[in-house]
Amino acid sequence: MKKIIISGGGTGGHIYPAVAIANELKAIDSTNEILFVGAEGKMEMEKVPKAGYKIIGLPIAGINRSNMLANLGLPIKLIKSLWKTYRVIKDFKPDVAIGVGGYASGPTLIMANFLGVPTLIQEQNSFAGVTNKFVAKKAQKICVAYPNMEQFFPKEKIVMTGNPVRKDILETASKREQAFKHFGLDPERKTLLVIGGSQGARTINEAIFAGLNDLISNDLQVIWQTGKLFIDKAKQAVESLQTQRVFVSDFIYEMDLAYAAADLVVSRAGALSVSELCLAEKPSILVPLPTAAEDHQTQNAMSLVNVKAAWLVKDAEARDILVDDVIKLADNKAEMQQLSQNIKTLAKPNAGKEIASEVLKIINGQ
Ligand SMILES: CC(=O)N[C@H]1[C@@H](OP(=O)(O)OP(=O)(O)OC[C@H]2O[C@@H](n3ccc(=O)[nH]c3=O)[C@H](O)[C@@H]2O)O[C@H](CO)[C@@H](O)[C@@H]1O
Repeated sequence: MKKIIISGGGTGGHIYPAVAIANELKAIDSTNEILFVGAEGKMEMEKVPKAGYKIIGLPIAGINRSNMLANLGLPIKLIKSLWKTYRVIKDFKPDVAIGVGGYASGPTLIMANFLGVPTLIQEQNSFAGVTNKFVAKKAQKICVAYPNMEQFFPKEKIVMTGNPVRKDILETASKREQAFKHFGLDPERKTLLVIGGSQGARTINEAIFAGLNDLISNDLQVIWQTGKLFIDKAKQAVESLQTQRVFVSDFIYEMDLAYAAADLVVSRAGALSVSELCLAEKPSILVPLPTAAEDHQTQNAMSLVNVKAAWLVKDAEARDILVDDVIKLADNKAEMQQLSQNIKTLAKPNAGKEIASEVLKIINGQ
């Protein structure tokens, strides 16, 4: 039995790789004990317990770049968080601490280093996050998903594993029937899945909102994930069309079923969404979030587009052309097959297992 802390979060793109690593460590030995450390009030405090793990919240927050005065309380929050992680590590006595990026992994990994607990970092993106860069110097291993990460991290610590994806998403092909039942949709009709990352995407939502009628009149049905801010408007649109052909939800917990039902996908280009689309082998139109740090979502998307494994629609053009492109792609069977074939070559189904094995090597002093 080993004891492992996994820390970080803030968005689904940090939380779900963390859950995938936890699941792998449990699959290797069900007596392994996993404790998550997140940030109070953040998404992980709700999603991690739903995935079956215990989580402790730190009173930490990020730097507010638009209102510097709001940062006055930060040093106190950091000190309180460090003190809390000190207590957590002393009580739980982990063999290793894993950081997946996001506010909470900073104090947790700093304290782990201070108390002599070895650490591993998992970086999801082609551009390293601030927290991960900071805690990388003392980490034993850094598991990455993109090439050329030596520009951010010490070369000798980097292991190229890909992003760990939850097990249920690794196998979707056999779940089609169950998926259509779950979403109340017609298994005979072409299905578009619209996902805006873990928080929903405004531009994608507005484009779908304006084009919903066109999609339906072109014989498509839609699974539409909106995020919390757009759900009421989306529900009203669906009601006013009086259609049974749209399933709408602010968040989808059963992403395996959503991928299983989908013939094609519209998505942001967050790192985990991209990794999952590769595994699910879905023809996709990506709309990268242009304000992501260093425009990393465009880089994520281009790694697919460059090998003809996905289409890209720029955020600024999405309101005008996204729905037309969806209809065009849905009508082009040969292109859908080609995209599906190309995207699957980029999948990394063993990432979770490889990261879990790196974790165990660290614990065993290898
Ligand atoms: C706005 C922002 O900062 N986005 C970043 C965030 O994206 P974001 O949190 O949107 O993350 P990703 O697109 O990488 O992953 C989303 C994750 O949430 C899951 N999911 C999503 C919607 C849903 O209804 N249900 C569900 O379970 C997906 O299956 C996936 O596992 O983290 C990513 C990984 O660090 C980055 O690449 C993104 O740039």
